Amino acid sequence: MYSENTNTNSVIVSSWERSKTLGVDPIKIENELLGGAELKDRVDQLRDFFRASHPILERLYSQLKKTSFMILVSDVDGYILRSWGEYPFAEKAKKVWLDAGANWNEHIKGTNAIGTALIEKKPVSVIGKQHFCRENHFLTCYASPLYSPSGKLLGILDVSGDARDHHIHTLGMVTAAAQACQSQLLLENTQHELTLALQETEDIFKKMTQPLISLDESGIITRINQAAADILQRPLQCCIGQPLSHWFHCEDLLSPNGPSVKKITLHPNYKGETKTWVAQTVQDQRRKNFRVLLSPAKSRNLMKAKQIEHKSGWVYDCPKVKQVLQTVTAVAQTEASILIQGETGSGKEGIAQEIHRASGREGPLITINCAAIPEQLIESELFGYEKGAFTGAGKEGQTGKFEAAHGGTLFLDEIGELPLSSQAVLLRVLEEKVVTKIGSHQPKQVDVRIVAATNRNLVEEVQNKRFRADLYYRLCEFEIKLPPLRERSDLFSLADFFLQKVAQEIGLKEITLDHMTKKKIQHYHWPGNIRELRQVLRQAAYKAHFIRQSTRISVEELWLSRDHTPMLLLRDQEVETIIQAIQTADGNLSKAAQLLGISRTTLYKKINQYPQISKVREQIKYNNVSL
Ligand SMILES: Nc1ncnc2c1ncn2[C@@H]1O[C@H](COP(=O)(O)OP(=O)(O)OP(=O)(O)O)[C@@H](O)[C@H]1O
Repeated sequence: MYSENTNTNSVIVSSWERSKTLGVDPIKIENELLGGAELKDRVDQLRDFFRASHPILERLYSQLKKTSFMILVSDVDGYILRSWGEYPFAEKAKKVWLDAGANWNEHIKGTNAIGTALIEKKPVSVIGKQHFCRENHFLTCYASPLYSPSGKLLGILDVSGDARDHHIHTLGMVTAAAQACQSQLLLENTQHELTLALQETEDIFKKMTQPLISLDESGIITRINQAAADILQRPLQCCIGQPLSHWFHCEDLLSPNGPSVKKITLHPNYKGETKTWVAQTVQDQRRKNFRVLLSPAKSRNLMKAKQIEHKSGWVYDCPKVKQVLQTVTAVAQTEASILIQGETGSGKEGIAQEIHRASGREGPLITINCAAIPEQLIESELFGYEKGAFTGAGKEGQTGKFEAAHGGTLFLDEIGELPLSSQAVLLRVLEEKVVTKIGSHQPKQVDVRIVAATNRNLVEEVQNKRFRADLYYRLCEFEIKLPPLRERSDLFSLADFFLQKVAQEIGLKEITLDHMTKKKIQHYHWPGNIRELRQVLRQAAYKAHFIRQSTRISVEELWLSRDHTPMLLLRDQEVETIIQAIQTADGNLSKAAQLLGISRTTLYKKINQYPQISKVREQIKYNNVSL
């Protein structure tokens, strides 16, 4: 805020010098006055300002009404456009042309608050004899510049009164009022722009071919475009005000803590078909309004599967595994030997391939399955042999795995199965990094990166003296723990991926899982991990296609080990069966109870017990009424 001190004498002194230079006569002023039309034009140019500042100027005037002060607004050229004042001071002021239409620029009136503030572009007070012209010495004037929201000087807000009533705080009050006028003008402009922007958004919203729905926090549709209304199969206006849950299971979608991208499923349309859409939600900062973008799930799923398929053809769409891969990429650049621990079928070999790829080593990745090498052959396997080195040796001799992996990576799979005697042989070569073929006397230096994998707990194996501690430490310079499938979040990404592969094999566009099958897959423990998932889905897809001629796998086709199927499926099964019966009976509960072989009362009890069932029933009722 401006303080009185800022209006130093130097402002007045320079103004006086300007006034003299401009040739202003202090005794006889040549006033410049505007005619009615010209004045009206200038007032029109500040129309927005006067409209916005009207309440502020009114308030200011109500404070000054009973005093000997008046309010004036000039434009940027110094013409007074409006004045508010009362008899007797207003009459006195008129005599010196302190009134609408007169020009108070310095070149006309010499030093005065309006003219000087226009030059100085800051608040100015001119008191009594500080005025350059003698006839104005009875005045005390306080002026503050007015700026547009873009920073353009619009004019001056001035408060003038009798010099005897000069008060040190008046300039501060005028400055504050001028700032309030500017803020109000900015606010009005912003509101105007916002309205335009909203209108523009509305037009774009309507014309967008991408289905778009806006929801309030309780899931009620507040806006919808034509593309989305087409999906909901209702006229656009009929969708507004309806809960989106009429069409979609969308509880998760509206959860404020849920992820921003959600897959939502259209309620079954009672012809046995379920339409799936991917919904991308955008929430406002207060998480109260949601905008939902819909796209067909099928194409998006394919896209997603492609995105998550790693270069090597492995699927990783789980934060835990991504973390492992990030670590792998960093460690792969070093020389450290890596031990991958994970349950059987959890994808250890894939990780070994990733390590090799990320290491940038130019040599090959050679795999040894340690469980498959008989104790007696370990040396020939690792070091190779010269021709005729021993009875049974091949005629051509053989290159050992270490030599073959020179410049690359040696992957020792199932290292936990390696017999103790073989462990000693392996340790030696790892320490010396030199191999000598059996039957040869020429040692060869090898440059090999070691990656080992096991599904055993090697620490326990060491404690139980089944694995050499020194070999363990040599192999485990860095340890990677791969999560089992049941702890991964990409179960369905993997399932989609395997199903796509089988579909391609069989020559189908797609193979999908029905609702119950998905539930069963989700609750199963997957002791055989990804390998088991792939096998189970392949078998099920074959059965669905070749026995039932269906592209949708049903729960009967899914053969899982009973020991690992949890009991909680029983409840799901009951819900699913009741829903199916209600759907088949098209919402007629007597018919549904008959189909289920239970009484209507029992069915009602079940409906009250399980909210999922009542929701489906509501949906059927709604559809039957509105179709
Ligand atoms: N991320 C993945 N993406 C796609 N397929 C995978 C993935 N991980 C594993 N698989 C599949 O699962 C099978 C088992 O994986 P892998 O052989 O790497 O497991 P493992 O942990 O080495 O098993 P084991 O301990 O029995 O040697 C592979 O043949 C592969 O087809």
